[in-house]
Formats: sequence, C-alpha cells, structure tokens
Amino acid sequence: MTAQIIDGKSIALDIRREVAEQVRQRTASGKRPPGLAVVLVGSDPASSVYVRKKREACEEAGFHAEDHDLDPNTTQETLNALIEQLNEDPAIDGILVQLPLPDHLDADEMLLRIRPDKDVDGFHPYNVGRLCQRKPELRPCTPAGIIHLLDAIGTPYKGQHAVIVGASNIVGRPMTMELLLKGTTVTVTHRFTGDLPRFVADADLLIAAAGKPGLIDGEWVKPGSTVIDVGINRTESGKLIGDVGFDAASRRAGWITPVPGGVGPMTIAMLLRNTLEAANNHDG
Ligand SMILES: Nc1nc(=O)c2c([nH]1)NC[C@@H]1CN(c3ccc(C(=O)N[C@@H](CCC(=O)O)C(=O)O)cc3)C=[N+]21
Repeated sequence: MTAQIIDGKSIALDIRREVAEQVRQRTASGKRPPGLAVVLVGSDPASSVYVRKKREACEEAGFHAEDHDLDPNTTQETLNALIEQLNEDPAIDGILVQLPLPDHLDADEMLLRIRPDKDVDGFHPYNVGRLCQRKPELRPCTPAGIIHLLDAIGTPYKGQHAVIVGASNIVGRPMTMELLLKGTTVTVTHRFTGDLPRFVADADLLIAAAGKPGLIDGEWVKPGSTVIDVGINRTESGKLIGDVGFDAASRRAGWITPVPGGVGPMTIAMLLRNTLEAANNHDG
C-alpha cells in the first residue's frame, strides 16, 4: 500500500484565497481590514522564519499587519504594556506573541493579559476553557488546521482511535479536545509513556506532535491509518523532517501529511481565519 499525500500547502492556499475574498468584501462595504499584531521578542532564527511567513500571509490577504520586534532583554513590564496598548487599539483584532519567549519571561502571565476576543492563537485560559466546555470560540490554529485536513479526506472520527504523541499546550492538549468534540476515542501519549510502539500500532489516526525527529518508526504505523505529522525538525544539512519516519510510514498508511507542506501551512491559514473571525466579531 502507498499512502495518499494530504496536500496541506494546497488546501491552505485555498483557505487563504477565501479569506482574501472575504476581506475584499469587508473593505468594499466600507469596513476596515482585519488587523493583526505579531509580536516577536528576540531573534531566534526559527521564530523569525515563522513570523516572516505570518506577516507575508497577512499582507497577501489584505490585512492590516503590525510588527512589534522587541529586544531579547525586554522586561515582562514592557511586554505587558505593549499588550495593554494593543488590547485598546481599535485597528487591531488579533494579537499573536510568538512562542517560545526568552526564559526570563513568563508566557502564561503574558497570555492572561491578552483580551480573549483578540487571542487569535486560542491560548488564553478563557479560550482553552471554552474549547474544553465544547463551546469553542477562537481555537488554537494547528489543531484547527489538522481538523480541516481530516475533514477534507472524509475522516469518519466516531469509532476511530486517535493517538496523540505529545501533550503540549499548543498542539497535543487542544488536539485532544478537538477530536473528542468529533466523537473520536483519544489516547494522549507523552514522554513518560512506556511502549509507544504499542499505542502507535493501534492508532487509526496518529497525530505526531512531539518535536523529536524520527521518534516514530514508520514500521509501527497501523496499515491503512491516517498519519498527521506536526513535527518540524531541521537536520544538520538544513532539511526539514517530521517526527515520523516518512518512507516506511507512507508504505503502510492510507493517508499521510508531508513535512514540509503538510500541517505547517495550515497553521498560518487558520491564523488568518481566526483574525478575520475576530474582526467580524468586533464590528458587531
Ligand atoms: N504564538 C505562536 N503561535 C504559533 O502559531 C506558533 C508559535 N507561537 N511558535 C512557533 C510555532 C510554529 N509555527 C509554524 C507555523 C508555520 C509553519 C510553516 O509554514 N511551515 C512550512 C515550512 C516552514 C519552513 O520552511 O521552515 C511547512 O511545514 O511546510 C511552521 C510552523 C507556528 N507556531
């Protein structure tokens, strides 16, 4: 068996075109364009690449995009003051503070200060809680993007066993809630799970989000299953690879996402969607 490739890049482009069209309609009817503020503290090279991609996507969609590049030594007080200013700014619908923050800054403290209706990452405790309550408002971008991909291939969800590898706040935990909402049976594995191969072998849906290159041997994958690889790891030669051994996995799976060109572009498409949604909510 050879898995069919889930073309996240192309599905993401469709969404971006759709968002751009809706932005055109908004502005044609006299409304302001959606506004996104992207805050980057320091200059971690990987973060800079992602932030640049987000900013480019915003411009292409016709958003008002603001860059706030802060010094790596920025204090919590300065960051708090910037968030306060963006919370009050009527031209800004979404605030994204790129993670991870430098070690001296507290991300949880920062997230609490973002107005929940501007929290386009879906990381504020209010939005986390609403998703857990089964009443999602702004939803985390990567899990929402994965659900979009799974819907696109006609995933039946109910009666399926999803195994999520990695329990992070940005992917594993919200992904668990999204799949529960769909009626899937969910197992979350993490660094203390023994016998990972046993769980992987039972997964109809495998969501690999550990951020460890090649953690999952493709030979463990259940035949005919769907494999979603969220890992983005750069090898010494500069190549991007996921958490799953792609070649062996694609001989066994029914569907598989590539890295790059799978989940990554969907994350950005969902960020644009969330920002448009926030803008629509802000107009009344
Ligand atoms: N507050 C916050 N929100 C985030 O959404 C957030 C974050 N912090 N910190 C870092 C992670 C990572 N992330 C990615 C977005 C796009 C690609 C992406 O477009 N990847 C391309 C290739 C990228 C490349 O060439 O390096 C792909 O997979 O095809 C990847 C990763 C968002 N994140």
